Amino acid sequence: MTLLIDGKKISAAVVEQLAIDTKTFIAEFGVTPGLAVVLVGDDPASQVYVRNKVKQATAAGFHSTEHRLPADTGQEELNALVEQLNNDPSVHGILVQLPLPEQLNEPEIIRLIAAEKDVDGFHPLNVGALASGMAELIPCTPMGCMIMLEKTLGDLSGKHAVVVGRSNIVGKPMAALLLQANCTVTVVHSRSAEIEAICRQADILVAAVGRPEMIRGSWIKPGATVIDVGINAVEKDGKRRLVGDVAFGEASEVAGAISPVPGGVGPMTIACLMKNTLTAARQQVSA
Ligand SMILES: NC(=O)C1=CN([C@@H]2O[C@H](COP(=O)(O)OP(=O)(O)OC[C@H]3O[C@@H](n4cnc5c(N)ncnc54)[C@H](OP(=O)(O)O)[C@@H]3O)[C@@H](O)[C@H]2O)C=CC1
Ligand SMILES: Nc1nc(=O)c2c([nH]1)NC[C@@H]1CN(c3ccc(C(=O)N[C@@H](CCC(=O)O)C(=O)O)cc3)C=[N+]21
Ligand SMILES: [Mg+2]
Repeated sequence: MTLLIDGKKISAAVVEQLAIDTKTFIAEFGVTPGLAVVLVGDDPASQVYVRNKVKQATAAGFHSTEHRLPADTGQEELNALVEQLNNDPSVHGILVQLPLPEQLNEPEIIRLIAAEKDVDGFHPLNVGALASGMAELIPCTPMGCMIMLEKTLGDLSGKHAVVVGRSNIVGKPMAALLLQANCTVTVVHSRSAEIEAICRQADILVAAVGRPEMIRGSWIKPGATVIDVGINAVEKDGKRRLVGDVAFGEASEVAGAISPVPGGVGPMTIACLMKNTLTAARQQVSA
């Protein structure tokens, strides 16, 4: 029997607890946690995420604002908005939706966000803290994957975890968290040899590639736990639908447990963004 790792359900429990913690926080400090989401351009997928984020922020009891800028926004203008949010005491968390249009310098923006308001955990100070096990703000998607893994497996010590993908957003911080949880960690990417054979050795397989259904059933060790981070929009029978980086049908015949797309990592990411917003607000009121 294969276990379905239900991200929708697990994330609902996380948000429910968070709403309780937020109430306590507001009662104690008289401050409502504030989240600002910045979206440059009108990428339809990003609009979906931003909508979900604003909805969940409201459910958690936060104050949330959405800042939409046109696709041809210049660096100066975006910098000015980020600085304004950095200086706004009602804003505790800032998320700039990535990727940015190509005229904008992404590293410059990530550095400009105040590290204590960086609820994505992408600022170099937060990346360094994560690498040395001192992180407060942990990237949302990998944090969500860890919650799912711990809920499914309990202690992860000694397990061989294979992460497919090495982006700053998912693959690298995922590997850091798995290592911290005492896994033996292998990271593979587009230049790796023997990816299939390496995947087949995984007790835990995390797919963050951005290639629809790349990971086949035959790549999975029987009984393994599979976390599918991929969000890929594909056309099927003239309809747009979302698929992951794992061929779900085949994989679920081999895996011991597997997360679906949609309804897996996506909702967990948003729940963890809310967790980070409360963490950031806590840090700022006690600073
Ligand atoms: N559910 C959620 O909340 C989130 C989902 N996502 C989704 O996760 C997926 C990955 O996102 P992200 O990490 O940002 O993507 P990136 O494109 O930044 O990184 C993809 C990684 O996969 C590697 N890769 C690409 N092709 C292959 C291949 N054929 N074999 C092995 N490795 C390969 C790349 O290698 P190299 O480094 O060598 O180029 C790179 O490291 C996407 O589908 C994205 O939409 C992302 C963020 C959040
Ligand atoms: N600075 C920044 N931080 C991010 O965390 C970030 C980002 N930029 N850019 C884009 C990616 C992608 N991402 C998702 C969030 C939620 C869902 C999500 O809610 N998915 C639902 C359904 C979505 C749908 O129906 O389209 C699900 O999988 O069930 C998906 C993807 C966050 N990202
Ligand atoms: Mg994130």
